[in-house]
Amino acid sequence: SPSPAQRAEILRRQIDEAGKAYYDRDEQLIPDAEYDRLVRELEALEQAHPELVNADSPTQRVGGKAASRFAEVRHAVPMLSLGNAFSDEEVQDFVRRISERLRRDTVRFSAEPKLDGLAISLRYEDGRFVQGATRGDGTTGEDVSANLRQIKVIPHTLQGSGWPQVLEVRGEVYMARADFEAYNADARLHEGKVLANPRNAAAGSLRQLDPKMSARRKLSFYAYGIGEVRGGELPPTHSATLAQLKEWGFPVSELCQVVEGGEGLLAYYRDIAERRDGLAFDIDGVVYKLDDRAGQEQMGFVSRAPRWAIAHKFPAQEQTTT
Ligand SMILES: NC(=O)n1nc(-c2ccco2)nc1N
Repeated sequence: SPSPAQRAEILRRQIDEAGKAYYDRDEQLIPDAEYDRLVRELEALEQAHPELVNADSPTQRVGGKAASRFAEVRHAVPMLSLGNAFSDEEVQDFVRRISERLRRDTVRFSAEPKLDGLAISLRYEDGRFVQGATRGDGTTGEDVSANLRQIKVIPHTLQGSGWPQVLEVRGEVYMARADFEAYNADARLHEGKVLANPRNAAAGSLRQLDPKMSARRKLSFYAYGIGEVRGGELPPTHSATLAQLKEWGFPVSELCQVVEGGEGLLAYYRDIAERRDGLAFDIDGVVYKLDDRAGQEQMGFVSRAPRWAIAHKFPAQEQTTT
């Protein structure tokens, strides 16, 4: 059997070859889980035999070298947690509180699917992506910019024109079901780690310390809100803001819809509940947001959750074992 040095040399060559094919030619010579396994085997080998480590080992690559942890990012505008409604009555109460306080007979909402992924904040300055962070505790998150740059649907520069000097976009990073199934099928084949659900897969991928490893897991993103905005105006309603984000190049779910009153909300909830199993991604409910921003400001927040938005969750689903 080959000596540790020979084994390390074989591993290095395989990893470098697969890495080059992937980054230079966007060619996947070996599946993700296999690549991860090779890197982990080489790291273990180098740990056991430090004399084997040399500058050009893929585990030593600058940038690619696994950092120890992520830098912290303070959110200038806290990333909200949502209050929950579990019944139609609670939804009606939510609407009633708003129509009474705003003295409006009819209230319009932005109704949206509640993606079950990872909330993140993307910061753009002069139309260029400068930083991305996880939600963390809502006030302080982790800087995962390098990993977010690998997600193809997240724009590095904004399209169109008229964006504010500073624009923070909030949204959900998720792994589509098909990509999740493919990842697990491959993990089983190569004794990789089988993941429990797409949400864990997305979280695990985004928190990969090595951007090269994170890049190998197919993640996606939907924008659903705004954080800090400086040096520019956004439209007066949430729905118009989503439309504007779409023009600037952000993916926005086609399922987002403006509806009126409690009836509109509940009809939307039932419609999405029916379509849920056929969606390309996991959702765990829908989100209702008062559409006009002036009204949102009047309603304010209860502790950390807004009075102007709630999530309406679906009953827990027995998780199919993958
Ligand atoms: N997870 C998700 O899809 N979300 N989350 C919000 C949200 C969270 C706080 C304010 O808005 N909106 C949508 N569509």
